[in-house]
Amino acid sequence: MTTRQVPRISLRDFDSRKDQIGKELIAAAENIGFFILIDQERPSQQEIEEMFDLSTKYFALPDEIKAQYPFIREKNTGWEKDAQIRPSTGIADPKESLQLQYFRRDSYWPKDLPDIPQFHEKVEHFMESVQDLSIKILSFFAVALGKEPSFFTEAHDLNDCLSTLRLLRYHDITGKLADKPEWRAGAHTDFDVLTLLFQETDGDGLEVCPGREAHTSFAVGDDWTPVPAKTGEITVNIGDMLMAWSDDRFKSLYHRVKMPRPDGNLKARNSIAYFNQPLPQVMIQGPTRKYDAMTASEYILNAMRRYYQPTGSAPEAGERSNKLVAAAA
Ligand SMILES: O=C(O)CCC(=O)C(=O)O
Ligand SMILES: [Fe+2]
Repeated sequence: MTTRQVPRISLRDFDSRKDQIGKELIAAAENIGFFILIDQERPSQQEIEEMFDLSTKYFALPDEIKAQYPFIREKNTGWEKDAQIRPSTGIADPKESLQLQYFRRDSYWPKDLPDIPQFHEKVEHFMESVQDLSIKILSFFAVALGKEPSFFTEAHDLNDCLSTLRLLRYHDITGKLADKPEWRAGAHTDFDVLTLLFQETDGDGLEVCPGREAHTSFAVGDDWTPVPAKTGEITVNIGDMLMAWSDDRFKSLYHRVKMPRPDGNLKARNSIAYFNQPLPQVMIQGPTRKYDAMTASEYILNAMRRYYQPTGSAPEAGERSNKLVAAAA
């Protein structure tokens, strides 16, 4: 059993400390694949707290309202409840989540939500903040891979890219300990380029473990390191696509969320993830061509088919459907 530290990287005085910050980010990506960012300007502590507040209000709505925009597997968008079956566990994570892409904000974001009139405005603003920070980090990785600093910026144009904001809520398990599954989120790697995860103080449970060739095969290690939850800090991890894009130089790690112990915090756990995903047509291939080139859309579709049950037929024009799809029921 080895002890691994998840590095904490301060972004204070970003412009004057750029070189140092870049070195720390690249070392963390190469050696660990996970790191915690602190002292970022945006998204600010207040923006993050507001997003958690908005997320709590959203999940408190009746399921019938949330089900007006059901999860569509082929598009990785919409609301699901108890529908994400992890290959590592074979059962659905006990949670609900809403996935939103910026370019679908007029076609497939929940509208006119009771008690949350500013849903669209706040989510848009938050996505813009997280996108800016993501691009800052990715520009260091681009240079390390021998590309222009703007390489990933162009590949992740917010208006057209597949980046996804995911609001997550793991069920309250008070009084339900007897039949609870072992994990709130089963072990998995993220199939995106880079994930920025927001956790809330008292919402511990996230753990990471090394994976091998995570973007090509499923592997589970046995040495898990907790990543403590603190509102305002940002847990960042390399996704499978960036591992492939860097010919395995940057590591995509397995991670999972543990069920609390009986004497732990049994209340619902909220988290928010921003998955950076390129424009659909962008080709993923590393400098040494270790793996066959694949478009981002092919890469994501393959991953969606591994991680989710089919959700039935394609949605109607405008991507709107009132039907509750089987997997989201
Ligand atoms: O909720 C968390 O802390 C982790 C979520 C996660 O790993 C995911 O949705 O990919
Ligand atoms: Fe994840």
